[in-house]
Amino acid sequence: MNDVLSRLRGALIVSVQADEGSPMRETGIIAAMSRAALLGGARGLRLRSPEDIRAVRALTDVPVIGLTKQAQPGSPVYITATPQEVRAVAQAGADVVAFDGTDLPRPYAVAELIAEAHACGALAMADVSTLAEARAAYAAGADIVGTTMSGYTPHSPQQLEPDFELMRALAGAGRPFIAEGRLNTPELAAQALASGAHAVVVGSAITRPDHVTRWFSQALGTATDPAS
Ligand SMILES: CC(=O)N[C@H](C=O)[C@@H](O)[C@H](O)[C@H](O)COP(=O)(O)O
Repeated sequence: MNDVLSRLRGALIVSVQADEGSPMRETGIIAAMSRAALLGGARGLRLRSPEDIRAVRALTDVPVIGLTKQAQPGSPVYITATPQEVRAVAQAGADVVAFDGTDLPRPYAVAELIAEAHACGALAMADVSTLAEARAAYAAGADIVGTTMSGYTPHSPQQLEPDFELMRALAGAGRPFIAEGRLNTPELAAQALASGAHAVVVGSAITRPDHVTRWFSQALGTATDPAS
């Protein structure tokens, strides 16, 4: 197994991203949250945008999974959808380039994105939503797949919980995978590892305070409309 993937075996990877419009969407804040995640025991980071990757790369040697999020004309795919974006992410210092590996209509084939990542000396991680997509990504040369997109394609289960069924199916089929998506408690993260995940990515529960606050305010019945 590749050295980067060996280092990630059993690891907590923290996804440090902020969405458009979030007050946290600033590279200095992303860098500070990344340092806090490392202090807490993260052994990998998942980062969005070449700028954020470059800033955090200068702070740490832990494996970095990088991606872009960019709307594509005529396609619902938005995670690192073009070879140009793959190259920009790899050149910024990501060890692994994550990209949309689903069956959704897309501007470039999965195999083209994988080839570009490899040409740049990076590993290729396909973010999938089904076992069939994972099989196709591996056949196209992906180094690892993530369960990232389950719940975000129309053909995958729409649920608030993590997709443990997909994790069990991947493990049963002998397909290594990184568990990602709605692993919002330490218990769920541990359950993902016990389900056979190579590593576990946690994002919102650690690095999106606006989301976490909303979970609480909704539970208390005090949530307000963010527009008001
Ligand atoms: C579907 C999609 O675009 N997921 C993105 C992928 O990078 C991120 O917005 C998520 O935060 C990440 O996958 C981690 O998941 P969670 O935040 O649920 O722990």
